Parts: sequence; structure tokens; C-alpha cells
Amino acid sequence: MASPSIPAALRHPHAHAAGLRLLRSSGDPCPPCTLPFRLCGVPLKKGHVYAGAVSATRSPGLGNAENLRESPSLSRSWGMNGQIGDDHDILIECRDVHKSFGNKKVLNGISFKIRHGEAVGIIGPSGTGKSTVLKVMAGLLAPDKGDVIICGRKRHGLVSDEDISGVRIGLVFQSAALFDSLTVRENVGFLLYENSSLPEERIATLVTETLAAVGLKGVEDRMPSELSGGMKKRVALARSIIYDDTKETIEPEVILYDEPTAGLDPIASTVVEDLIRSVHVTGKDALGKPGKIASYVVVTHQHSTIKRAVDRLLFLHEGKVVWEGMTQEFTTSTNPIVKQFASGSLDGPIRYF
Ligand SMILES: Nc1ncnc2c1ncn2[C@@H]1O[C@H](COP(=O)(O)OP(=O)(O)OP(=O)(O)O)[C@@H](O)[C@H]1O
Repeated sequence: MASPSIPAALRHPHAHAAGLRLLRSSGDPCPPCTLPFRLCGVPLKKGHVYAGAVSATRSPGLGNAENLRESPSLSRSWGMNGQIGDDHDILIECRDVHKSFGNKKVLNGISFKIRHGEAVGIIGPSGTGKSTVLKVMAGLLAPDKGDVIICGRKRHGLVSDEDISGVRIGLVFQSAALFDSLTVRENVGFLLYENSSLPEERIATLVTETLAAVGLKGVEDRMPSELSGGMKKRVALARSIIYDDTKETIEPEVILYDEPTAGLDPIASTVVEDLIRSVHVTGKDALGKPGKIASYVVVTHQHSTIKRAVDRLLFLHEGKVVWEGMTQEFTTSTNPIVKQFASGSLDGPIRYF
């Protein structure tokens, strides 16, 4: 397999400062925020969560304990359907999280837990804070107030090199957020090219295998502009699930998908929904291997995605979780907000104007 060509002369200055090999132009999206590098001003560090990839974190208890401290009140909690849940299986918890942009209050005391093995959907009216909550969970935005607790430890501020959480968190952006000036191979292998010592031939093999796992073959040398919207989403998915298979400790991984089926036709949506299921630990990928994603969270407006890709739902309204339940309970809920949303009625407590 030919190794990818990475023209060193075209390195982006920010990327160079961050030790990155692949970014080529100031128009490339900054991994943490997806703005072009020249606009964002966010210093990028290795291990930072980036579009469709994961934060490189280490096992609990290793490294700098300043960033993450034990949450003393985490001992037992109420789990799904009112059962008492052991807190040892909580991977991510948002506790009374608030976030404003200027005067606009977006998250208004949001609380929920994501447990090991869960497939959770976040739904709710437009502008209610769904994407914001994903970014807070991923550590790309810091809450103004409240706690984000990762594997029992509070995260302070943004995710960074020093973060130690014991869980890897990947965020697949709505727009797929591929680097336009990189090939598919370079996009999918981005994290490994930058953060692993794997030889390029091995990375190329992993890229090919991972692309096959999401149902794509022979596209490694294409540029993102040569792909359809559905293919871009699958490339972004591949980028989020590729990993260094020589690492001894594989932490549980949580993938956060922001509207993965938005803009896709019904059949392409089904393909992506099934892929999301298939990379979960309980499923099998397109190569028949067991999935390796411990849990995932999907923000979506699509009924098919709600029904096909997730088991439990959190309903956000005005920056709070106003209802949660299993997917099959959604259409029969008597909650007036949920009823209005499920039926698409203009009458009810949700007002757009
Ligand atoms: N970086 C930001 N700066 C300023 N305002 C922001 C920023 N990010 C989000 N907002 C605002 O916060 C509100 C919530 O945005 P968010 O994208 O989280 O909503 P959403 O529920 O995902 O919406 P949709 O379903 O339409 O995608 C919106 O009014 C949005 O304009």
C-alpha cells in the first residue's frame, strides 16, 4: 500500500506550532472549533478533541491530578426507569450545567448521565442547546456553572493534553468537518499520523480497514470535494472510530454524533444509522468484527434515527432536560412538550416565534 503524500512545505503555521503534520492551509478547519484556522485563534494541542476524532486520554489515576478531581457525591444514583444504578458504569455526567453566549442563556441547569453500553438520543426544538451540550461533553466548551464528570472525576475547563479521564470522547460534527485539503486517507488517519508512532504503511492499512468497516472501498485517494454528502458522513464516522491497535490499554470510547443523518435521503440515513449501531460494542461492523464503541450519543431531528439508532432519549427544551425515557415511550408520552414535538403540532408549549 502506498503511503500518503504529506507535503511538508504546505504545513499550516498553527498546525506546525502544534506539531501537526497534515494541515495545509489557513482555510482548513481548526479541529476544536471547525472555524478556519486563521479565524479561530484556539491553540491546538495534541490530544485535543477534534472534528470526528477523539481526545487522547489516559487511564484514571495517571498523570496530572490537578485537572480532574474525585467527585465526592458520586456513589449511587437513580438510573434509567427509576432503577438504582451503580455509578461505576457512568462514563459521562452533566450536573446542573449552565452555558451562555453573551446574554443568551443556552444551557440552563442541564443534568443527565451516560452509562457504559448506552445508545442515547438527544432531541428537542431547534436552538435549544443540543449541539452545545455535545461540545460541553466533549470538552470543547467549558460550562459557566455546573460540572462535567468523566468516569467519576470532574473535568475542569476544556479538554487538553493534561486531561486524564479514562474515557475517549469523539465528536462527529454535523457537517462532517473533513479537512478539505487532505485526502480521505489523511482525514481518516489524521489522529494516528499526528499522535501515534505507527509507521505510515500500518496507518494506511488501518485506514483501509476502517473505511471498509463503514462500507467504503477505494476512496482513500479522493479529496472530500469528490464525495457525496453521505460518503462524507461515513468518512467522518471512520475518522472517529479508527484507533491505534498497538496500544495496550484501550479505554472505553464514547462517540457523540451531531445530526449524523441530516440532509441524507432515507436509504443513506438507514446506512448511517446501521453503521452507528454496528460500531457499538454490541454490534458488528461491516467486516463482521464486534464494534468497540462503549456508548454513543446522537443529536437528531430524524424519526428514523430515533427509532433505529438509539435506545434512550433525552428531550431538551430551553436548555434543560424536560423528559427522558426509552425510545418506544416517546410517541406515547403524555408530556405536553413531547406530545407537541412528536406530532409536529403548532399548538402547545413550544413556541418558535
Ligand atoms: N459559539 C456560539 N456563539 C454564540 N452563540 C452560539 C454559539 N453556539 C451556539 N450558539 C447559540 O446557542 C443556541 C443553541 O445552539 P445549538 O446549536 O446548541 O442548538 P441546537 O439545539 O443544536 O439547534 P439545532 O437543532 O437548530 O441544530 C443558538 O441560539 C445558537 O445560535
